[in-house]
Amino acid sequence: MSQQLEQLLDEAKAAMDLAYVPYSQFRVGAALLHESGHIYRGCNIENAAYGPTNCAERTALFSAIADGAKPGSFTAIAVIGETTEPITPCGVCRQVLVELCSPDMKVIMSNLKGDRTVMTVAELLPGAFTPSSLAKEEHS
Ligand SMILES: O=c1ccn([C@H]2C[C@H](O)[C@@H](CO)O2)c(=O)[nH]1
Ligand SMILES: [Zn+2]
Repeated sequence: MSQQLEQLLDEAKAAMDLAYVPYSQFRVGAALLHESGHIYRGCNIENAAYGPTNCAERTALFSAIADGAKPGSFTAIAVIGETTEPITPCGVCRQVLVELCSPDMKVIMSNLKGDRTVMTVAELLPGAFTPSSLAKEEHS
């Protein structure tokens, strides 16, 4: 794996330490690489009402957009958790990845043992409902 991707994994690991997880105690970190070289970190942020919990992946993506980064301007995202197999993004995060990242963007999934899996955004959510799905058919 390239040195840049190794650095991205290190950033994701650092983000993991900032997770707010009083309910699950399950820490997740993410690091999103912008085409400028800037890295946006994200951690999971839980809530007493459970439903409002934000995953690490979405925290990184929303932080980037809120900072002015444009959809489709990202090179890769690394995600890390204390899982047996490399952690894999939940369905909600996959949908958000499809919305804000290019289909061929790399998603690097990892765990604390150093296992890695790399897939593209499109591979993680085949047949996704996308912004173009909203285009209406012409009716006569
Ligand atoms: O890819 C994942 C999977 C789970 N979580 C979070 C949500 C919740 O806080 C905790 C347990 O599901 O882990 C993430 O942040 N990313
Ligand atoms: Zn998620």
